[in-house]
Amino acid sequence: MRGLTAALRRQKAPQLMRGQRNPKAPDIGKLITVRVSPKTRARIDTGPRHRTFCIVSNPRQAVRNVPKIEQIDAFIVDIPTIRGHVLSMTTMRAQSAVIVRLRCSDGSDGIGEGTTIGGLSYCPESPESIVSAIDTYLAPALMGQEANGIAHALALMDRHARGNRIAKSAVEMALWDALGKRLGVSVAQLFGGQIVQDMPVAWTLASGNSDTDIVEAEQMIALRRHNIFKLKIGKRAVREDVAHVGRIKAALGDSASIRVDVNQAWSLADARWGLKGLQDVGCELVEQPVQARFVNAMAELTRSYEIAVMADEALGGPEDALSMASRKAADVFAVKIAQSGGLMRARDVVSIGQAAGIALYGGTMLETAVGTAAALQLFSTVEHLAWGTEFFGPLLLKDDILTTPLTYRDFRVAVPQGAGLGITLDPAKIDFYRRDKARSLHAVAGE
Ligand SMILES: O=C(O)C[C@H]1C=CC(=O)O1
Ligand SMILES: [Mn+2]
Repeated sequence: MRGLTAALRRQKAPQLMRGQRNPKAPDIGKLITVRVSPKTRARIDTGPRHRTFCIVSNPRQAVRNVPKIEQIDAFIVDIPTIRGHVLSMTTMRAQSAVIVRLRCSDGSDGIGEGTTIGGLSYCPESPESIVSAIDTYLAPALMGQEANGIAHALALMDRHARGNRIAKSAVEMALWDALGKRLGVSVAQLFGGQIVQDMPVAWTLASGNSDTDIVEAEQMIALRRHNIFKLKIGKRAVREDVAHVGRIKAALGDSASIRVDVNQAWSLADARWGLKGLQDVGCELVEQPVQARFVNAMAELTRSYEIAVMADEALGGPEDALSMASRKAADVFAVKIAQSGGLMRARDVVSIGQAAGIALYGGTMLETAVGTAAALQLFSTVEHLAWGTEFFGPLLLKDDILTTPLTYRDFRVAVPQGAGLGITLDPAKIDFYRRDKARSLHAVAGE
């Protein structure tokens, strides 16, 4: 039918007319004969060369009202972090986020973000590969496509590029933002409507030093900003890591929930010792203790210890979620939009978790406020996040790129209100941090 519709649209003037017409919509009721191009006939059927149609709406009007994707720009912003963020595989001193700006033929626009951690050390996509995948493959595939057709856009992106989930997620996010703005509704509304106004937000202690982490945690509790802490471990020996977690838990007592993220650093043997030690010192949850592909090891750890086991890197979208759920390889899913391949697929991961009785947690790739706002929109439509969220990405950065920053208060983060993602980029900040504007990170950090 697409070929026929296109042929109809190309038709300049009707060749046959009959009957009365509405003077306000003179095309309606017209009979038109169109020549079906040989190319279209070859593609869709072998029917006659000419077809006659009765116009039921004004085709030129309808064509004008369907917004098309006209432009997609992707660029990197390098924003320094407030302190070194020590993970098992890298130490971050800046976050390199990919921002997408999408423009449609009706003048509407959308913003998206695709962000990873530590260059290529966290996962198979880097900031540079995300920009390259969008510029070279995804954007050209989407040019001229209907901007309302997000499922179709995702299918097209899948057809043109395997994997590259974060790149696809960034573009999909911008399409949701644009659609919400066009309709005057929030992205949460497009996903069924907001159930909660705000949600609990954890903070990651990852200075690399126990005393510094304790001071930082005490400040966060005093400010009423966070009382859930995720400790990054896996770089040191298991025994040292357990002692580090034990010191922090002993210092904070019951005023805080303590969890750890090993970021895949342990072998199964390490993990057995680690989980035993962690639960003995009062740690409540361990995230991705072993490599993502070791699903059997995750299943063994899940069934063998009281401490909750959370899957993070193991969850690259709905297929992984189904496999993890059916193999009982996690107590909790850390659901991330970018890692899932977009909002729709993250929602699928949520549904699979819910269906399997797996608890949920809103995860982050340490995005700027753009990706964080998208997560807030999506997760506000989920009734129960048993382990809360870690949507603190903007707070780890020295600067915010929105005109109005997100609100963190009383240990919670609020869902931004307004159409689309509910946010506005600050153009001066974007200009300042854009890598392709030739301002080097060192110059920024040295100021
Ligand atoms: O969870 C991860 O692996 C990545 C990220 C999320 C919070 C944080 O500190 O690091
Ligand atoms: Mn993690």
